[in-house]
Amino acid sequence: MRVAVIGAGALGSTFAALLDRAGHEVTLVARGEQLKAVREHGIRLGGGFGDWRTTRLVAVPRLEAGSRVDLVLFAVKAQDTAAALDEHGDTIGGAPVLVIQNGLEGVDTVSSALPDSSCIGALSIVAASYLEPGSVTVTTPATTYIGRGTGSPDAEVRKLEAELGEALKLSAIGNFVGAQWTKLLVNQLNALPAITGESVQAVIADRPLRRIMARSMRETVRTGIAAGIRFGSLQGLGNLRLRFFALLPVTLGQALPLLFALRMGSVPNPGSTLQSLKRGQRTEIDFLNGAVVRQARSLGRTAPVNETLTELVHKVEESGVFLTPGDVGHAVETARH
Ligand SMILES: NC(=O)C1=CN([C@@H]2O[C@H](COP(=O)(O)OP(=O)(O)OC[C@H]3O[C@@H](n4cnc5c(N)ncnc54)[C@H](OP(=O)(O)O)[C@@H]3O)[C@@H](O)[C@H]2O)C=CC1
Ligand SMILES: CC(C)(CO)C(=O)C(=O)O
Repeated sequence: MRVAVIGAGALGSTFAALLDRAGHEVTLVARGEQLKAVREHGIRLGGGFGDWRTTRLVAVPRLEAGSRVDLVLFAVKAQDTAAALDEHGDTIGGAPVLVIQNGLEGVDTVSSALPDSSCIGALSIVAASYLEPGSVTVTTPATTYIGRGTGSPDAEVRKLEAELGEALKLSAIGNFVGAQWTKLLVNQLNALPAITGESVQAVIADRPLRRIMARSMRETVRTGIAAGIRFGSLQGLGNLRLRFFALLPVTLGQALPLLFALRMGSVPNPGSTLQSLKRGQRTEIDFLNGAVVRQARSLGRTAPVNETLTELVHKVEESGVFLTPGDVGHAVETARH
């Protein structure tokens, strides 16, 4: 297949390298130091999906208009979606787009901007780190779930799974909209590493931080329930289990972050939000914990833990200084929302 990848960061570069390894014709849209490094040496993929240096992949600053590709992988962070669509939307030329993005809005935003393209969503459990140009490391090799809407996977989703499922470890799912909420819950893993500068595993090993994470997860599920969401199933975690989790006291609810840490394995995962900070960039937090806050408000409710975590990530974005677990605990306990 001829595949273009827009967004040459952690996941975009990982998928681009995996497609190159599987013999596909890949064009990577990159910029800055990443464009330079990939043009000189290709992408060096390391970690859980094995080692590979791309051989045929081509890096460009922009697709040529009319460069007819079979598929576009769109893998920018949510806060960069509008700008990336402005810059590259006209080069996509109606090709199908796989939108690889966390948060609740990615597929809808891209579909609205590209009415001639058929858009499918992707929720990835892969953890990938991109901390230096030209190189990406997979700290957790896992499945990426694809789908759209609230029904069963349609023929096009199934076809994509058949064509690229092996190379990218894709799995077609039903109730994608509900699964975006389940992923929003999983992404409660991101804020505390971004605030403290520690890996996801280190945060979960710290009991007070783990309890805060369990609270923000429970708040996310309770907000989803209030919004009438039927949570979609990811890695065996679906509607019934999450509704049960929402009823648990934090002492028992802590089992959920512990389960995530166990599945993530022992290679430290900074999470995608901390990686943005380490590269001196703004984060996606308004589309993760911030989305929970907005959803709660629209229902006349509050989500105070998510609100505090969102504020703390913004504080670190502005100051460049990570907080201690004690500071975080104090901020959560004294917040007035
Ligand atoms: N990393 C991970 O392990 C996981 C990430 N995700 C999700 O996947 C999505 C992508 O995340 P991730 O790969 O980590 O993000 P990264 O920040 O690593 O990569 C995004 C890339 O998009 C590029 N980009 C941004 N704007 C533009 C633009 N206008 N034109 C061209 N390129 C642009 C960035 O370039 P530049 O660096 O120059 O700004 C960067 O290379 C996010 O929604 C994230 O939450 C989901 C699961 C796991
Ligand atoms: C799956 C997980 C938590 C991997 O780190 C992720 O989605 C992210 O970092 O954004």
